[in-house]
Amino acid sequence: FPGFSFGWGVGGGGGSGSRDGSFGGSGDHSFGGSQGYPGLFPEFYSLSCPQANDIVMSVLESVIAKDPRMAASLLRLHFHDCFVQGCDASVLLDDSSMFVSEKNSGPNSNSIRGFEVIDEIKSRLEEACPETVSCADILALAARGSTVLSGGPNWELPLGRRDAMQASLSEANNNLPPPNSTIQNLITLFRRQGLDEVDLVSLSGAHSIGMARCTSFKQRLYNQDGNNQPDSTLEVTYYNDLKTICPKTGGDNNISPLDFESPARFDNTYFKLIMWGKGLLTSDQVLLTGNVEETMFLVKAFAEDDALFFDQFARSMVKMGNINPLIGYNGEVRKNCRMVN
Ligand code: HEM
Ligand SMILES: [Ca+2]
Repeated sequence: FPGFSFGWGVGGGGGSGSRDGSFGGSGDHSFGGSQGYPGLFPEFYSLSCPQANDIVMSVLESVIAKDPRMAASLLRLHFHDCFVQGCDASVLLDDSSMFVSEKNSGPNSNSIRGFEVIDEIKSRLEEACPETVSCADILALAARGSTVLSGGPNWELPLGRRDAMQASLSEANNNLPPPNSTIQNLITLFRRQGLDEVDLVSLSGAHSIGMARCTSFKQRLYNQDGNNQPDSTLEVTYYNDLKTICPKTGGDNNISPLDFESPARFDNTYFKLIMWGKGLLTSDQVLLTGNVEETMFLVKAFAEDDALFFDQFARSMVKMGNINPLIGYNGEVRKNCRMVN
């Protein structure tokens, strides 16, 4: 694979870097952290709350056994947190007199789920280790645990994020990619977060699990380019199936799997489906059809090699999890993830 190194995934994430200058900026240097992330490190709770991950996993196990889709919803929650103000649990805040919640933004409204599960994890952690484990770290732990419990990769997870004192509705509306994005649009939105094309394609592989509403892909079925025609890159039998789930009028909240072959199993089928013209969202299919050689190449590589996908997904998740964290004395550890202390 000339010109490609899948090792690039580690290091350098974080957009504008850490908000606490005391650790000396961003980049690939190792300051007391591991994997080149200043400030965050996997052992962060090993003295103050060694059982933190076990508590998260025990809640996830029972919740996901009852509702397998919840794994997908929790994975997405971490993404929607990190792309808005960084991984600071801003997405969990309810409306207050000080700010408007991110929950009613376009990408989140009627769509994002899992808040009750985070509440349950938080209350168990408050019993075991009061005022110790941040909501932002709970989101990162829940995203990793959900991936593992769905059959995906495991990874060493840097911890020590603190929680924001405010939310940003406007960033939620502007930074989270819409489902009908062009490839250029996706690349731009990921770059804004310090993520590259390799991260874009591997992280899109999260769509190996979970569901999307009809409203998120309807345009492809009936009027992709303003000429009342379907998206020509959509495979025809799949197109016909989708029309039964998503009629021309109504049914906007009907849901369809992002990976209909294995909607609850984290695997590389998502990429194989894209190869067959069966990506559900425009943003999925354009990774192959968007005429960007790098992303095209990566879709093929991940479709052919699940181990390569797993390895890169883990690296890119660590990188995404490092976007602009609050560390040191910045932010706080919330007692209730829905409100500032
Ligand atoms: C590349 C740009 C992306 C776009 C345009 C996008 C868009 C979407 C949309 C529109 C949905 C369905 C929402 C609905 O209809 O209710 C969705 C679901 C989902 N997304 Fe993404 N997404 C992107 C990247 C990511 C990333 C980076 C992750 C995580 C690492 C992720 C994880 C998920 C998951 C797991 C679901 C299913 C959630 C559930 O079933 O509750 N997505 N995404
Ligand atoms: Ca956030």
